[in-house]
Amino acid sequence: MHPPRILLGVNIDHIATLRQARGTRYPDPVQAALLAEEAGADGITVHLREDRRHIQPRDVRLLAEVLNTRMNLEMAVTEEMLALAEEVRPAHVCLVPEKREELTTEGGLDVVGGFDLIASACQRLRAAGCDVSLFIDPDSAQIDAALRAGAPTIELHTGAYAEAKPGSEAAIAEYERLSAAAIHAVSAGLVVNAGHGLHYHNVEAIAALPGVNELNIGHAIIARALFVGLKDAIQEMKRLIIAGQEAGLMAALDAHEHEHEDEHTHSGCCSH
Ligand SMILES: CC(=O)[C@@H](O)[C@H](O)COP(=O)(O)O
Ligand SMILES: NCC(=O)COP(=O)(O)O
Repeated sequence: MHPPRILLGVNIDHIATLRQARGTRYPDPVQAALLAEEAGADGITVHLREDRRHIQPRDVRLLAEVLNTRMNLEMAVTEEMLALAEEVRPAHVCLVPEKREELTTEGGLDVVGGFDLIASACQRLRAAGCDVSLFIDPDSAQIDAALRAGAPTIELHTGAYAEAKPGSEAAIAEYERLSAAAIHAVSAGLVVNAGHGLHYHNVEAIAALPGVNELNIGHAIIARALFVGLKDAIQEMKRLIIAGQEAGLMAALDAHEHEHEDEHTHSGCCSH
């Protein structure tokens, strides 16, 4: 049976970045979200940062009213953010680490170190009806802690892979970490999403990882949309994701067949 196709969550933070740069009312991320849905986005991701550098609480509240798909609200584990999520009740909340001075999210959430706080946040968010995901590095201790904390979903931070020079030892090692983490998490019963720094040249490999449910992509899509429009930028990304998923499935099938051939050879089942 063919597994469900990988979903695409479009992150619209960077539409809001442009708006905030001038303090204007345009471009409106809410308008972008509706266009993204029309283009085939399976969900809309927004990161409400504590410093409000792009998305504003008004955007989150309006999106909750108008989205036809579902909102994935990325936020830090703070009382202020938890109270907002409890008020708005987005379909998904992804807990992320946050530093004021960072250019973008650096590293995953330390679920092991902040276990009590994170477990209690998961409990509150689930009581509010949100699916909770934890944005973590591809690390088995963090995955096991996410499971114990009561998060049904994780999002693997692909930033280190995206930043490594393509084909380099670092990129290969990081890809292997992501692959092992995806296998570990899926076999533990977690839903596995991935994202950060994904673009048109690296997304196929990430979509080929075993068992991925959804990819969240923002910066590359919004940047490409400047030249080709949001609809084409999203549809191009979706085509690459499908191609990557198909390639991953073919590779898994090949590996499975080889395993069987080896078993038959070693058991001597086919020798006469
Ligand atoms: C958590 C994550 O990976 C994204 O939300 C990313 O942080 C995009 O937003 P920024 O550009 O604010 O980092
Ligand atoms: N969680 C990752 C995300 O939402 C998008 O990150 P990016 O594509 O803007 O780097």
